[in-house]
Amino acid sequence: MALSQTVLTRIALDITSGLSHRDRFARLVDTVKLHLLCDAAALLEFRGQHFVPLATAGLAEDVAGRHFVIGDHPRLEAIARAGDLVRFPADSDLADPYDGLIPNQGEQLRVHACIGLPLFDGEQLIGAITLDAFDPARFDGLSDLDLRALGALAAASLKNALLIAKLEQLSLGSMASALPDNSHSKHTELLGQTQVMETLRQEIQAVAATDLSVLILGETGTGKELVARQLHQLSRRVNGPLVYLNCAALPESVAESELFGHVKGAFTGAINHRSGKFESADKGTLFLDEIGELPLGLQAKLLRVLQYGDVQRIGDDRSLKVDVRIIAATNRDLKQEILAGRFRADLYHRLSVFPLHVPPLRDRLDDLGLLCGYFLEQSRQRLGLTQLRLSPSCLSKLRQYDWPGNVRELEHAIHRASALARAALKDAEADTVLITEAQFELTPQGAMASPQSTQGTQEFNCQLPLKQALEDFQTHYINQCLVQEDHNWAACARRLGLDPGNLHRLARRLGLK
Ligand SMILES: Nc1ncnc2c1ncn2[C@@H]1O[C@H](COP(=O)(O)OP(=O)(O)OP(=O)(O)O)[C@@H](O)[C@H]1O
Repeated sequence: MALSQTVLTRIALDITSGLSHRDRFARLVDTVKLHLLCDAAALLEFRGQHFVPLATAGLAEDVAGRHFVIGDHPRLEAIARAGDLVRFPADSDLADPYDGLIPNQGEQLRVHACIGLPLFDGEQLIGAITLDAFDPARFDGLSDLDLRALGALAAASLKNALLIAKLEQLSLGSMASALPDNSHSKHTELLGQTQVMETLRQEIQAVAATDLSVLILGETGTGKELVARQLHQLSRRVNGPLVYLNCAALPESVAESELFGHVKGAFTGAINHRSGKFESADKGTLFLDEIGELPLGLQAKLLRVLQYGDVQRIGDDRSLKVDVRIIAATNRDLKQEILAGRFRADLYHRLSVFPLHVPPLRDRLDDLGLLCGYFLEQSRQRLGLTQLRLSPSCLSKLRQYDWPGNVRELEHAIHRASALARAALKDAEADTVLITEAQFELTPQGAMASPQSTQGTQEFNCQLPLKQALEDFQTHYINQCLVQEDHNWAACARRLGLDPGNLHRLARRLGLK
């Protein structure tokens, strides 16, 4: 089987016409899979030490979200280092990153045909195409020349897409082109290919380059903090600090000093001068998380800083000029809070010059597979496994759930199910794990019994170490309390008899924040 001129022309047309880069890439891999008779094909971008799928054909849905660290995937590492196409021997010992991820694969992907085409921009590796087929002889008739031609076409298209992305960022006046490589790091990347996430990304791009205050709205766990980080990274303040302050975690007595600082002797216990978050954020961004919980008295002081751009440390008559961009976030309905007299209308108007709405996960369920893949790959690394995947029915079960805790809840559900699936294996050495539906315990809202009604009577399936079981209970209990208190952390802390700061620390440790 040689690649006819018609096929190469078809591929060339696919990647030079079409609507978006994503469409073109999807068409490229579809065409390659069809004409080269592959069972799976993928186009990957090389970022730092990761290969990130841009388009796949014939692979499980969650592959789209998996960020493959090359050090963990010997075939990908071989492709990254080769400098030219790699034909893996059909009986190669090197584990295939897609093992278990090609639907209808049957048993392990041992003997099969596999080719990797590294894609270059000059000397620099920018991506790869991978081709897999169950029939070990499937690619024997493909000449190296044809494959290199395919690689060259794909590389030109990928190079073009990366360049356009860079130019778009530059034309928005942002500093994104100067971003360090970790701009794609897992902590800041906002994953999602649904239209609502595309729109959000465009809004982030549009506002990041301005110096406007931004109010990020969305339910708990939707990714508001990630949005704030992206705004900072895409702004001209990227080389300045990004300072985080959780307004709900601040006891009222120390909040003012945290924000504005104090001078020595300003109050009992003020034994030294101390700068506040505003000063620390000078020339950068101050992210005020859970702004809805900020006490009214401090709201007035915050407004003053926003109006005049200067801060006064407690106990100091002098004002200091600061150059700080404010990004605030809340999961509360601030208009309701204004009506209830808990939030100042003037501060709201000042902050909400550019509101960004982060959609709940239930409104973007088409991203579920991709997000699962992303968290599965993290769990796989953490547990030191060669392969970790979901049974075919899992995704449809996860789609039926409404995810009140949004992406954070999904992240925890995947990590927990992964640990359970690993623990359930008889063979302690096994490094291939399949997660089944039973390993997800998704509790519909309101369906969780109160502890009083179950005390001493509930039966447990004691598979987890006590520490993990205790943490799971704490997570569920706090989550329930949050739902009942309408996501008001301060009220939740009161109900649980905890100091708000302690509740926030516990929530962070449990990964609830
Ligand atoms: N689109 C996304 N892509 C990748 N990870 C995400 C995405 N959205 C959220 N996450 C992950 O989910 C978790 C919760 O996100 P984040 O803390 O940004 O939510 P939040 O809306 O600020 O929550 P809260 O209101 O409770 O503070 C984090 O681990 C974050 O990395």
